Amino acid sequence: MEKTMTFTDRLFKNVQPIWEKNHNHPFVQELGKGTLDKDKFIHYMKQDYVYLIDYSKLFSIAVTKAPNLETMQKFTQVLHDTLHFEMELHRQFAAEFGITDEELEATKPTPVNVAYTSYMLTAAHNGSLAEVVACLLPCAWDYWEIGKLLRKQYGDILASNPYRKWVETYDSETFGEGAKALIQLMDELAEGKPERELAVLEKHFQMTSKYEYLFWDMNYYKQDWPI
Ligand SMILES: Cc1ncc(C[n+]2csc(CCO)c2C)c(N)n1
Repeated sequence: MEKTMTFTDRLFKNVQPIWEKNHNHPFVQELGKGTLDKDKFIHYMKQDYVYLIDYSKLFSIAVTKAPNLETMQKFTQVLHDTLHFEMELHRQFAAEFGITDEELEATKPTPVNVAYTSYMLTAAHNGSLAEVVACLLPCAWDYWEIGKLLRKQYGDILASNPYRKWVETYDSETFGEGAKALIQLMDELAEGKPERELAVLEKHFQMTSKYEYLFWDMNYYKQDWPI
């Protein structure tokens, strides 16, 4: 018998046109090849650092909305991984470029960055736990997809890539496990929900996937406030 489609199968299928655009973005491709302009990467590291501070708050909101201890444990695990593992990568890269932790933390978020985190935080504060997960899932899932894709496309030249650690981090077991746990949780939370509510979850998933595109674009063109 054919396996029935899960909610995340549906999300994955429908988001393909957006994720393909993300994967083909010159920022992502040049990062994988190792040819990305250093200034663009620095812009990204700084913006992503402050993005992650706000993004981590989504996990904290999720803890308060969790229905049981096991779910609280899952969220505190990804919260810990983000603050101490993912952000450590940024701190290490920044140090290589002579940027201090304080400088990283003092970064002013660009319009796209503010819009992206505000969208998620508003939905998370006002919505259900399922809505929180729908917002944060593309970040975790698409980065994992990108890590795997870049390893596949450019794995043979990875040793000479100055951004090698980036690819290795997102392609890692830790991130794969984190993304899989969130995918499974999304399916559990969507179980039995009427189409009206599923459509709201899918809207969040698509919107944050589109913000991922805008985030790559903002960094590639080093967009910022006019003054
Ligand atoms: C703009 C932007 N989007 C996604 C990620 C990736 N990411 C954020 S938190 C996390 C761990 C969640 O399990 C991952 C993989 C990022 N760094 N920056």
